[in-house]
Amino acid sequence: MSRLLLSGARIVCPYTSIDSTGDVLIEDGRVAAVCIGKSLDVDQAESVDCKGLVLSPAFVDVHVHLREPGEEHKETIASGASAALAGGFTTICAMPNTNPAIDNSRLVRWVIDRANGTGIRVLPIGAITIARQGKVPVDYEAMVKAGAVAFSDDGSPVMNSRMMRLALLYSRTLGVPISSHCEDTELSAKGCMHDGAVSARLGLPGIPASAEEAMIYRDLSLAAETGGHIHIAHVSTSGGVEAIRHAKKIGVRVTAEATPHHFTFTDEWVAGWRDSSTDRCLSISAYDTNAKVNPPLRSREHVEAVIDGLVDGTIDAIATDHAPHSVLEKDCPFEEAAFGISGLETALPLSLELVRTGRISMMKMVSLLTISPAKAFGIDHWGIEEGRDANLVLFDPNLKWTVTPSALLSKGKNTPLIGRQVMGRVLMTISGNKRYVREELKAKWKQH
Ligand SMILES: NC(=O)N[C@@H](CC(=O)O)C(=O)O
Ligand SMILES: [Zn+2]
Ligand SMILES: [Zn+2]
Repeated sequence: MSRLLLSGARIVCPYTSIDSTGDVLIEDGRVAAVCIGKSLDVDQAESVDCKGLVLSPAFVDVHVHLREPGEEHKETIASGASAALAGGFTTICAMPNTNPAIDNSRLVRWVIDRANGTGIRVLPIGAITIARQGKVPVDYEAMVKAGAVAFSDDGSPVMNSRMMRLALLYSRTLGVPISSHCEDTELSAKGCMHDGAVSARLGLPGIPASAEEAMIYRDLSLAAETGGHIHIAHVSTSGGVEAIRHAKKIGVRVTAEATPHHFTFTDEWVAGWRDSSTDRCLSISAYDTNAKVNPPLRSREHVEAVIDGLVDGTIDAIATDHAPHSVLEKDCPFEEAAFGISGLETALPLSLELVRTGRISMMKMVSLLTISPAKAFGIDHWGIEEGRDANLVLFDPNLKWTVTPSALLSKGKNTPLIGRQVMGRVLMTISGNKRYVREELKAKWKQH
């Protein structure tokens, strides 16, 4: 029998409402005992001294781009799963904007099969329309039966409102959310960053906040009318947050997510290296294509509104929108670069910043990464409870590390954090019998 004793960790579990120091014993991939306030005495166990570390349920990410099938040079299901484990996630929802797009039940099953053996749960999101072209609806029912947990044409909006309305009618019948990439492409046009003072200064074409806000209003209206469940992906605007807040108040079935990059970085990051405490530019030698993302990084006022949305529950979840690209798509002029930030492995340090600045509690942060996204998508998920499968993450909230290409397991090294120091690191993720252990933790490991 394999026995692992995690002793003296701060256990933060929103499922059991526990936030106390204690010991957790794991036997053969299951939680055998949770002991709060006093220590467990067990023999023949490996043990880890977890003083100063936080132990929580492993994270859930409802918005991840794994590039398989079709763009395996950017990420595969296996490499994305490794990055997920390194970031503390054991459940991730895979977006369907692959090549081919996941637009039928056979492909849904293919993704599930491919993820077998990665040790984590990869839950496929199906496309809303065939080939994500916005014209022909998919067979929603067959895809849900095959295992699709939601539908989205993410990467592109569903510009045809009638098509979105139909998808929401199916959402109501089938009980799955429609995750919407809200962008009016007539408004975003050829824009490549947030439309505002910084885009004017840099001379880059802008994407106005209204491109997102107008689509959020439309989707909320369609959800209100149909009774379908709309999930607003990557909310980045103050108007969007306000609209969702109001819609929740009047009973619309809406959930929403925000990404770590949208609640952390402003559009100033496009200009190059910033001093994060002062927002001052350290180098303006070139625009940073790693800060190019859709929706774009917005101005301070929008960033603050997104944080307010997380604080008051308007935004249900933190989701990474992990969008790995290779250097081929990023080492080029800003206007030609692909949109996307690699996010699975830096979500924790950026989320912890909200705790450090006093905006949210540690419990709230863990909820935003676990119980809340799981609830929003109807995913079966659980906490640190005796008898349940071990599904845990152990992290050091104070460990500083530098984000370098080799520090990331994802094939996507495209993050504006490259070369920068962040605080907070996952030391171990456990998913049943699968264990990811970072080198730094091995010094605290004892064999009895
Ligand atoms: N977020 C991005 O900038 N890019 C995503 C698509 C998307 O989420 O819209 C991608 O697939 O690369
Ligand atoms: Zn999107
Ligand atoms: Zn996305």
